Amino acid sequence: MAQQPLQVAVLGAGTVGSQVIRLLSEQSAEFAARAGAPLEVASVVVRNLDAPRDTPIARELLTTDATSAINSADLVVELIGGIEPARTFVLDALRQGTSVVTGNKALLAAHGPELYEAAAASGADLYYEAAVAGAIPVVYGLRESLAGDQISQVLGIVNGTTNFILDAMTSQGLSYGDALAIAQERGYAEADPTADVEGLDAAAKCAILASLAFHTRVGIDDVAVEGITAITAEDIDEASRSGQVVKLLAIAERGDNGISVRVHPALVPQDHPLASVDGAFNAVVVEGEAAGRLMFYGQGAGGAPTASAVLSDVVAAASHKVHGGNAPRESTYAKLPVLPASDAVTSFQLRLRVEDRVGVLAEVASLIAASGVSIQAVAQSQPGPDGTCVLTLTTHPATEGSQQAVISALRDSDAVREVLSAIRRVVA
Ligand SMILES: NC(=O)c1ccc[n+]([C@@H]2O[C@H](COP(=O)([O-])OP(=O)(O)OC[C@H]3O[C@@H](n4cnc5c(N)ncnc54)[C@H](O)[C@@H]3O)[C@@H](O)[C@H]2O)c1
Ligand SMILES: N[C@@H](CCO)C(=O)O
Ligand code: NA
Repeated sequence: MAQQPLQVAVLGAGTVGSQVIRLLSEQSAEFAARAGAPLEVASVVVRNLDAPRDTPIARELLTTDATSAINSADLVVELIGGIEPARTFVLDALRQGTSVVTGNKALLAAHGPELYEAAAASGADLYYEAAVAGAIPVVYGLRESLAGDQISQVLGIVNGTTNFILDAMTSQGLSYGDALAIAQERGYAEADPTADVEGLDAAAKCAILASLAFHTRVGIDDVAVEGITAITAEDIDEASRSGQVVKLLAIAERGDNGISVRVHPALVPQDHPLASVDGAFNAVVVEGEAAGRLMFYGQGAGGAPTASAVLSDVVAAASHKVHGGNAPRESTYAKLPVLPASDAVTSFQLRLRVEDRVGVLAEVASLIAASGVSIQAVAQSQPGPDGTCVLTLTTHPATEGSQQAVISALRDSDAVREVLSAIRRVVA
């Protein structure tokens, strides 16, 4: 007997939701074959029935009544974003045993355990491939493909908007504001783009990646975050001059005493695999004890690429409804401590404006040594007409706490007129 169609409720018909609806309708035969049953969009929950949409949606599918849509669905796709009402809608579905596919990293990074517990209690699936690095199957990669390995580090460019901005400032000389406006127009940015530029979107993704990689609950509040708003065009030019590029990185590392999770801009050498990740592309490098280094690369934002990830989850959840089976449950057995930000091991490139006089270099060097940090390299510019020159120093890896002590001491020192920039760098 032919399988009854599965009724899909899509919550939110914005950049991603509208592409999910378009692809489900254009490729309905493929989806039916892959899932084992036809997938029917039964309702599309919107805020405003008359708002203009990227994709035409049959008027009779549109509703503002989320509760009825959820109660009558076999599968719920949440693409509203933000915490409330998304959290309530997702929990309502999961508590009824209805599987949920979401792209909402903010929700997962703030309330993941609660959602996982609701899914486990009712036997529903919770899928969220689109929440991290758009189209790139990195959630599947960590949760399933690498479930047999010990991960030591995850290093990624996981925010398309900031990568697009930094790249456009570097390669096209665009201003920060113009580059952000283009990223918003193209549908890369969050509804409130401060989440992108302040690093919070990347931090949510970092928390999700760290939880999966280290089998430990890691939430957004565990992530030390610094966005790209302090990065100047001069920082970008200086980086190019020294054979580097500035990238916003999400870093999750396992050390002897726990894990370090952080997001910050970093100087990446031009020959590093992450340096050539341009535009809204994302990439995640994973170090596995047995697998060695893996790199996941692809489109990290945008309606259609993100819809691809959502739909892969829809097929998996639908196939479980038809054939049985479940998504992986939350894995938190390792319970590793999350280290304070000051215990992370970092390395900096510092640019200092100093007076061009005898003994300045020695003063700066001894001040740095006093904080227990050692200098790896130093270069001095030609003195300017004002009698100052610029010292560019790189420090050897040391704890973030010691590096910050160095920066404070330099700011307070009479030998240093100004700390022009202090940017962390990727060492290996
Ligand atoms: N755009 C991307 O590139 C991308 C990539 C990966 C993940 N995501 C995630 O996918 C989700 C959706 O992102 P988007 O870019 O499509 O956002 P969007 O702002 O374009 O769309 C969200 C839609 O939800 C609607 N909405 C808000 N509150 C609602 C409510 N209470 N009921 C019904 N509809 C409501 C809004 O009107 C809007 O149309 C977010 O969680 C986002 O973080 C987006
Ligand atoms: N705003 C996000 C969308 C993808 O999650 C980004 O720019 O990467
Ligand atoms: Na993904």
